[in-house]
Formats: sequence, C-alpha cells, structure tokens
Amino acid sequence: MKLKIKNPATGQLVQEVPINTEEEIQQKLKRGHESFNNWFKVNAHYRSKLLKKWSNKVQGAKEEIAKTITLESGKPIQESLNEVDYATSYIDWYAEEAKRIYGRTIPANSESKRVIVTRQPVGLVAAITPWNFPAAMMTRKAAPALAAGCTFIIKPAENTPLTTIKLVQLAHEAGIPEDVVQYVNGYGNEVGKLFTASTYVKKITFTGSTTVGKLLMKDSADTVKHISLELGGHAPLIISEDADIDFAVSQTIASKFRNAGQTCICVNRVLVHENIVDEFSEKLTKEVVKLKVGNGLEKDINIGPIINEKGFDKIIYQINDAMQKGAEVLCGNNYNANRDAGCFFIHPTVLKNVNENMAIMQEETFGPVIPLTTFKEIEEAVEIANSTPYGLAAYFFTNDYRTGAYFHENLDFGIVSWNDGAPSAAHTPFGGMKESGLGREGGIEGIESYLETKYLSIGGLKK
Ligand SMILES: NC(=O)c1ccc[n+]([C@@H]2O[C@H](COP(=O)([O-])OP(=O)(O)OC[C@H]3O[C@@H](n4cnc5c(N)ncnc54)[C@H](O)[C@@H]3O)[C@@H](O)[C@H]2O)c1
Ligand SMILES: N[C@@H](CC=O)C(=O)O
Repeated sequence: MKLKIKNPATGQLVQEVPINTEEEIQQKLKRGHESFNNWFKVNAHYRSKLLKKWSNKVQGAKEEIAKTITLESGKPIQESLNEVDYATSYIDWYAEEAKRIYGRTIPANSESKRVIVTRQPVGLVAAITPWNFPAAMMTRKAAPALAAGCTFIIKPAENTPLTTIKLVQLAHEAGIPEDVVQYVNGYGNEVGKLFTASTYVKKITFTGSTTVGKLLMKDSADTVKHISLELGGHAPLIISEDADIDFAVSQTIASKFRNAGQTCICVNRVLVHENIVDEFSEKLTKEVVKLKVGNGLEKDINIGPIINEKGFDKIIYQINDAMQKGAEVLCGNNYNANRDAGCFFIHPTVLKNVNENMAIMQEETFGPVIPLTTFKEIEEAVEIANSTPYGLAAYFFTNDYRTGAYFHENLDFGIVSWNDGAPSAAHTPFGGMKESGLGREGGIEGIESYLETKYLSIGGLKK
C-alpha cells in the first residue's frame, strides 16, 4: 500500500510513498525506545553540535526542500523558502537551549540533608504533524525533543510526507543516529492509535485540528502520557478608531493570506471601529484585488491552491452562508474547482456587513476570505473576539497605550499581537488557550514539556 502524493495545484502525481505496516511501526517504536538509553547520556554540548550540523544541512538543501514543500502543499515558492528558514530557526534555537537545561538546589530543612533538583528527558516522543507547514511543524517538535535528550518518531500528514522524509534523512547525514530520529507513514487514525497505545511512547506532540487533538488526549489517558497540543484557531483582528489604517491594511493582508489563509494563526475575523470601516474596507479591497492566484511554482504568485476538496467546500459554504444572511461581497468570491483532478483555487475574498450569526464568525475558515464586522466600544470588540471556543492568536491595531493595555489584558488568547501581523518566531512561546491547545512550542518554554523533573533527597550526612 502506498500514499499517492499529488500536487494540489495541478493534480499531478509527485511521488508514491510506502505505508508502514503495523509490525514495522511497532519495530520502530521499540528501536526508538531502546536508543533512548544511549541518546540521553550523550552530553548536551555534543547534541547541540549535531543539531547545528543538521541546521547547516537543511540550509544547504534549502531550494530542494522549498520546492518539495510547494509541490506537496501548494504554497507559493517564496513562502516555502521562508518556511525552510523558519524551520531552521527552531533547530538553531534548540541547539543552543540544549546547553541550558539547568537544575537547582533547595535549602534542606535538616543539617543532615541536601536537596537537588535535576531535569531529565521524558523518553521516546511521538509527533503527528499537519500538511500546512510540513517543515516548520516538524522541526518545532523534533529540535527541542532531541536537544532535551529524547528520541523522536514522526508521522507527517498523508499528503505532505516528502518534506519530513528529507528532513529526517538530513538529520541522519548530520550524525544523529537513525533510531534516534525516525518517521513512519500511514493514515492518522491508524498510526495515532499505535502511538497512543504504545508504552514505549512517553509523550505525544500534535499539531492539527481540535477534533483530532481531543481524540489523542483521550487515547493518551490509558498510559498517562505527556501531551502537547497545537490546535485550531479563529483569530480576531481588531482595528481601533485611532489605528494607522494603511499599516493595519498591510498587516491584515500579511496575516490573512499566508499560505492562502491555511495557517492556524491567520486572521479569521476582522473587527473594525464603525467610524473607520468605510475607509479601511476601501483601502483593503484595493490591495486585495492585486493578489495573484495560481500554481505556487510560477513567478509572482501570492495565493496557491486550497489543499483539498473538503477544505474548498467548507470555505465556499461559509461564503454562501454569509451572503444568504446579508453579507456584501467587496471582492473575490470567484473560484476554479476541478474536482476530478483535485485542484481548487479561491480568489481572495472580502465580505462586509458580517455578523455573529454567520458560520464564518464561529468556525475556522482555513481559506483566503476576510469577513468584516464593526464595533463601537472596545469592550464590545473584546466580547466578540473572546466569544468562540478558540484562543490561539488575536491581533489588534491601536496607537493608544490605554487601549493596547486593555486589549492585552482582556483577550483570552495565547498569542496577542499589537500592531503586528506576523508574530511567529522560534524564540517566542507559540500556543493556544481554551480549545486551541495545551503547552507552548518555541522559546524557553518549548523544551520544558520534553523534560521530567527529578528531585533527589540526600539524608544521613554529617551535621
Ligand atoms: N496550533 C497550531 O500550531 C496549528 C498549526 C497548524 C495547523 N493547525 C490546525 O490544524 C488544522 C488543519 O490541519 P489538518 O486538516 O491537517 O488537521 P488534521 O487534524 O486533520 O490532521 C493533522 C494530522 O493529524 C493526523 N490525523 C488525522 N486523524 C487522526 C486521528 N484520528 N488520530 C491521529 N492522527 C490523526 C493527520 O494524518 C495529520 O497528520 C487546522 O485546524 C489548523 O488550525 C494548528
Ligand atoms: N506555521 C504556523 C503555525 C500554524 O499553522 C506558525 O508557526 O505561524
């Protein structure tokens, strides 16, 4: 049995990849578990050096990896090149953090005792990643795991395994042992069950939909695994009356149309103060219509295809639902769908007069659509922003420090971005509140969940 990897822009077959049998997966899990005993004893400086070599190899293969990302995910080639840099930045960051896993001593409550706290890697980590950032979501998990001294096994998304296969191959070429970093290919539900049931796996780290994240959390309960979840989002972007409108327009576009809107932190709802909505929507539409839609390997394309039919149908449903309930189309709402070939393109769309009863204001869109709604008071904007089960990223634009402080303190989101449409970076803690996830990836926080805390109590010492 094989996975057929197709280019979502053309429908052409890129490559076939064998699906691992259950027996092969169990063997790999066993090897990952057994190699842990050697890997975690390797000194942190050496692990750091191997990560740096891996980083160099990834940069050396930058063009090839970027082309693979575009071929299997459809994103424009410049975005794929950016993703390779972004993916490398996680390896670089955790190559350094490997050397900074500190313990501590605690003053004892007796003269004959000493108390020491150390950190140890959790063991074999199993990762499941999505198709939208096949390189960065892999390294954001693998780099801290390996830096901490964990061994690592990954199941990439069924439609984008080629990037992961290349990254794992480069890790081996860099000198990271084959059983320390491994991949398996197969269907999510089948491999997920093997990962969660395995007593060799000590931690599950997942990026993907909230539905699957909840399932993995339930299935991990029987063996009480550590778990990190980076799940769906429904990011609000709020523009106050005093904001710099031109800047807010450029940042809205930067956030919304990254990967054709198929990014977990893409803006999903734009809330504009009622006194500036006409100026903002006019300026926004003028810029949005300039964006070029097409095959990401062609020159100057800004927006590639939608990943698959299910994603396409959901976006079209949300646009139609909004229009039926009174939304006005300012631009877009054109699409090309070739269902036989599996190719789906949606032209960037701006909708005005959107309200809370429309599906687009409640559900993640994962597509190039901007719904605009208005507010009068900042309290009302916060109430709308917080009104979904999601809490990943929120954006606001204001030049008033009091308004900024209010938004910062009252928005229930793990990532709050003030006058900034691009907050993701390896040195920062990325992750969501509420049903958007558990734990943080990146920054000093990103290595924490790969470590156990061990407390040593020494008694019977001379007073
Ligand atoms: N918070 C973040 O950092 C982040 C990043 C990227 C994507 N996402 C979210 O991911 C979603 C889009 O990605 P998707 O459609 O590929 O999500 P998805 O949950 O369908 O798939 C993600 C991964 O999970 C696997 N999977 C599917 N069913 C499974 C099961 N029953 N058990 C175990 N694994 C299973 C898939 O094979 C894939 O590898 C969006 O909701 C998006 O917001 C979140
Ligand atoms: N790659 C995104 C995450 C979700 O899609 C990011 O890190 O910004």
